[in-house]
Amino acid sequence: MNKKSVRDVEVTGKRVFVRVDFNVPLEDGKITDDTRIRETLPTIKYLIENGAKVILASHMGRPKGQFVDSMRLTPAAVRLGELLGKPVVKADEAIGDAVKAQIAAMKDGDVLLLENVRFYAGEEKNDPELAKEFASLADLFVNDAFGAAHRAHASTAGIAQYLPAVSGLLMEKELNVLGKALLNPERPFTAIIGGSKVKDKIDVISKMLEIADNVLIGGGLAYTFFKAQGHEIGQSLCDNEKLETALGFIEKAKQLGKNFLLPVDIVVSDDFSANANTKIVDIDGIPADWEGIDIGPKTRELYADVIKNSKLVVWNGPMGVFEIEPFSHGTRAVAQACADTAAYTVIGGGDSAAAAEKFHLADKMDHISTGGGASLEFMEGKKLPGVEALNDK
Ligand SMILES: Nc1ncnc2c1ncn2[C@@H]1O[C@H](COP(=O)(O)OP(=O)(O)O)[C@@H](O)[C@H]1O
Ligand SMILES: O=C(OP(=O)(O)O)[C@H](O)COP(=O)(O)O
Repeated sequence: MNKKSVRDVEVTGKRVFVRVDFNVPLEDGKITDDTRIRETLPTIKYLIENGAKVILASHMGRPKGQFVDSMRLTPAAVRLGELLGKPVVKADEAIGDAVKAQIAAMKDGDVLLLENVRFYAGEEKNDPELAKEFASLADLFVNDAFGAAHRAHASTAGIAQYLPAVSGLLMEKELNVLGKALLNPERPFTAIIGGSKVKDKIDVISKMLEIADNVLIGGGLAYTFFKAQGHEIGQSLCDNEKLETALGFIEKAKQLGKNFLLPVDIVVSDDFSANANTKIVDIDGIPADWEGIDIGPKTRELYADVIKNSKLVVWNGPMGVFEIEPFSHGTRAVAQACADTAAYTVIGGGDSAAAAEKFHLADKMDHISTGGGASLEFMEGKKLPGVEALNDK
């Protein structure tokens, strides 16, 4: 990475504004997955051990510029305190005199978590005034929020105009792992792309056709390809505006000599619920009033085989509606194959990471990204504003 990291600058005695992504899932005010908090511990501990005053900032949810009690960062502060084994003071705001007074009272090694930065309308607008307010709290900006690096917001990008700006250790790890995988991949390199919407995955499919050897398609996006090929897809998900694009990908794969695989059999169901009737059909056997909901057993085997014979696997998006148990077998099989293969496995955040967790296979993967949208944009080859804003080495 050509950006400076927190290790490249002096931090002792400094007030350090650290942008993290503590946008963790909550149920009834309880954190159900604290991965994003745990993954920032190396940066926070590094700063504590080196005598910095650690001022953490994050967003939570999409409060749209309003103070929303259910999106306060209090549960994250409590959890971080438990993980660090030391008190984490939680501010009620992210800017203003009260926050300044709390910072003035900090000793070296203390940790303060500011309130949700999206409670301020200027955050998502990347308002320079808000960015200046954030900058006025600190001497140094550290961006460790890889999950929000694709957002050009006041606390992820704008603030870097007004302070020395470096990456945190999680940001550095994510960029190094994903960058190395994509720029100099070990081969055979297999990309697995699932999820629901073709439109959201066009750029990544296109990019993967260029750089991967095998591209495996699953999930709801497969049906747009089937329809484009003239198959009956019943009630399955389809993006009718992307039929030409889908055919174009099949053609592009042929021209580039890439192994582009679509499911050969699928699980169809007559209802979107756990009690639905299901059956397994070949792709030309979808009944008009049923919908495709998961990849079938032959496809699971075929995909597992390709994964087994790869050296690098990058996976983004579930193979079926894995949230509902009877439709989770395809996603489970791919997760299991990723766990078993000797290949280096990278999970591109979001739902695929949730699936790996759900099947208790997360610790068998080589890298699970903390960013869903961010890792997708990175894999598409887009520049991430939260990274671009940092100081070059
Ligand atoms: N065959 C399918 N039909 C409908 N939804 C599906 C199907 N396969 C997967 N999904 C859904 O796709 C969602 C995940 O999509 P995701 O990877 O987050 O990205 P996107 O929706 O942008 O493609 C999951 O909630 C899953 O239930
Ligand atoms: O959870 C996040 O996105 P992700 O689910 O795509 O990883 C990030 O915290 C970014 O949040 P946002 O999509 O509201 O900007």
